[in-house]
Amino acid sequence: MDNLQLWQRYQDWLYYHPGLELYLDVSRVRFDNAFVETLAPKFDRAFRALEALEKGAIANPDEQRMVGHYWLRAPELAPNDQLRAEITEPLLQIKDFVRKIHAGEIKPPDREKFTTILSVGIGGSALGPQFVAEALAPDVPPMEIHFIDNTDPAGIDRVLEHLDLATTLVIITSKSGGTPETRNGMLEVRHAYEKQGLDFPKHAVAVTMPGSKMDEYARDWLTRFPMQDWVGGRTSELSAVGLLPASLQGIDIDAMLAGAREMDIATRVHDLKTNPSALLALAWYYEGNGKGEKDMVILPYKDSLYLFSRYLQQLVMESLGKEKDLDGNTVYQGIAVYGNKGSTDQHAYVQQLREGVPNFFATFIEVLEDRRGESIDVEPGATSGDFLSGLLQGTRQALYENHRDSITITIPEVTPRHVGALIALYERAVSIYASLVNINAYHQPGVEAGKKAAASVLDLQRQIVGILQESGNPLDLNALAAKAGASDRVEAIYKIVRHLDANHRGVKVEGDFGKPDTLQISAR
Ligand SMILES: O=P(O)(O)OC[C@H]1O[C@](O)(CO)[C@@H](O)[C@@H]1O
Repeated sequence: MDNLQLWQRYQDWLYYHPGLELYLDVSRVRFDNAFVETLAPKFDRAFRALEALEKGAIANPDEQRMVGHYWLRAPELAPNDQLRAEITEPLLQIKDFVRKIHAGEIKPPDREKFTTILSVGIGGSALGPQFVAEALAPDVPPMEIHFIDNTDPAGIDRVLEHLDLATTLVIITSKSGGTPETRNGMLEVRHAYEKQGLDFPKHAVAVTMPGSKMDEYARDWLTRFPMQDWVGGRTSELSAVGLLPASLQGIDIDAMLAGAREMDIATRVHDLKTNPSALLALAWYYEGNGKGEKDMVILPYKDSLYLFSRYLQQLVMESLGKEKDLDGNTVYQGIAVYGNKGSTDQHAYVQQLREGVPNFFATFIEVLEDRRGESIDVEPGATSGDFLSGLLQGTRQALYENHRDSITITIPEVTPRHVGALIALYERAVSIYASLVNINAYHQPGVEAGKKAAASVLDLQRQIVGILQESGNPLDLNALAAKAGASDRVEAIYKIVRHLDANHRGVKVEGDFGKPDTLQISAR
């Protein structure tokens, strides 16, 4: 196609949301009308499935759960009064709590006010709050936020080092209330408080499902915010998980909810061409041949949106990365997502995108407003923002010319309303795409395998330490494995003792480390 034909295609396929002033351009994805027609029955089925989901169908059959994240911004659509109350009451609780924290009515024992937030959580209990903090926190927020999102001791220390714990409010977020990384983070933070003689429960709040282990554990904390059973971690940004920290940072959560609500209305439309999430799902399906054959590269040309790709990574990959379809067939579905920000990535990996393996499609996120206030000319007639805009257009064109497709989403500015809308746009696109390829987007059975394997390594570690403590003599790896009744797990035992030795944990490993067979292991 020449430039004028492309311009016509742009206009033919342009989606524009007048309220949000949001554009979605799929013109640089090379599907044709015949392809779109072949997918029409699948889209009809997807639209009907989503309607049923919003009415309260068990859309997550494995877990026998309803899927209600769309109700969070339209409680009137929830199927009954109890579910509606599960949305409206926590929202009121959050607003009341935040007002009291900001006013110093709820305060730490020995200080006037809480000034800082420490959020402990992982996956869906961290990525949304991190993305939103980066995108929307005011330059001078009422409270600054920090995150612990791993069980890495050095990472935890690095975060704690910078905090005045006496004025820090700790939010522990875990839907299940049983995620080990979050539990560990909480225990580490609690220990740090105790070391300073501070009363941890008077600094802590929990966001978790009522009745979870965490819910029980946090009984004597400042308060607990409920997470709904029918909201998955990766779609929980607009529940207490995201709204509590956002509101504490002075971000307008009503505007976030309003933006998502507006987008939900647009993405409920049963018409492919006028439903932006359906257009996204169409583009994903076309690019990956309905099998995820191409990766999704997310390139926001705005620094404040750079965590959007990390957020989407979980939303898309945990939802779509599935071995089985809904009929039990082995399908190995998924779409790999990565990205950072433009034009920074132009000086990192765009070389490969332009000329290397053509195994991806790009999504440009464009923000029309460069900055609040005036810009200087960095060259005659050109500002830094003009460069950013030019680089986006240029990269899009250069990729297309080399048969690399792209989608472009344009928003006027990065506001709470637009961030809410972007979240809702992708949540629905994931729902629609999952339906097109007939998978359950709302469970994550694959994550369990790694968790179980980790638990079994820790059991083995306890056993090995016991054997070493009892044995008077050093043992080699095979003897140690035989004593543990785990002769087929020598490699796991080798890694356990090497780690314990490196951390001076009562185990000594001696010998030639390049030849594991020579190693002698003893209790220190
Ligand atoms: O909020 P939780 O229950 O601690 O879970 C954290 C994350 O762990 C997962 O369950 C994966 O293990 C994600 O789906 C979830 O967002």
